[in-house]
Amino acid sequence: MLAVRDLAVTFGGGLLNRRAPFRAVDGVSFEIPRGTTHALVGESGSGKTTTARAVAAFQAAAEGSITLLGRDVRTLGAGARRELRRNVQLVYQNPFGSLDPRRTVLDSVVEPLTNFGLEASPSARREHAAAALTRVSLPAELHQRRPRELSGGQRQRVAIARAIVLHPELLILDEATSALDVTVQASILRLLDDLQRERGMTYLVISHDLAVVRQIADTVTVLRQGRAVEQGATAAIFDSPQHDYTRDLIAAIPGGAHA
Ligand SMILES: Nc1ncnc2c1ncn2[C@@H]1O[C@H](COP(=O)(O)OP(=O)(O)OP(=O)(O)O)[C@@H](O)[C@H]1O
Repeated sequence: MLAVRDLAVTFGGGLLNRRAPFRAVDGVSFEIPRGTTHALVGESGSGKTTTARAVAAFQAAAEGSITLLGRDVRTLGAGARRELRRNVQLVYQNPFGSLDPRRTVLDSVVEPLTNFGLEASPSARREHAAAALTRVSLPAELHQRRPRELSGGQRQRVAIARAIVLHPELLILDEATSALDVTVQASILRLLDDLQRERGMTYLVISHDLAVVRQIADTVTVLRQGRAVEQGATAAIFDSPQHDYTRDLIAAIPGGAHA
């Protein structure tokens, strides 16, 4: 589904800047088979979000290749890039950033369908959007509310509905459950697991919460200062970490690695 090879992303540098560019991502490679979940973990500033933004083509890569469904996202033409925009959806920690405070949540889910010219009529778009909201278990009586009238967990359900209404192949979840308390977090993780089974979606998860990663990821890449220090199957990484840095990350999980 996704293959990232020797990815490098740099910031700064250039003709007017005497300093060498800063390599925020420095030679990272990983693959995600369709229908599976890969997690990027590492301390703050290790390059997780920058890697994900490069995969979604929101961030230019300096080196390497990013192959999504057999095509390099770095060299796509305008039409294929638009299809990539539909096919790769992001869900962030704070859904306030993506939800318009003046719109009802139903209208917020209609919007991407309108933007991508999907569905023949406004009423078909509303129906499709309502079905997506129902799928994420947002009760119908909340569809006409504004984001501020919902709880954090309900808002995150709306953000997920906005993403899945476009039927993406790849969902990037950037600290998507980090702001939620544990019971709400657990119900969102269950929803994501159900959606993955139903639709065969592929997930790229960014999380500093290794308890969440252990629960949902099939494979993990551990990033440190833009480099992959360790990667492999989740159970292997957690049960026998090879690198001190990984051991320290695991040791920092509240309640221990088996929480
Ligand atoms: N637009 C930018 N311009 C300059 N430097 C940047 C930019 N975006 C990120 N960086 C730097 O790149 C490095 C990696 O940042 P990134 O956001 O990818 O880390 P992260 O692992 O996602 O961290 P966090 O967990 O705090 O979100 C950091 O040193 C950051 O300061």
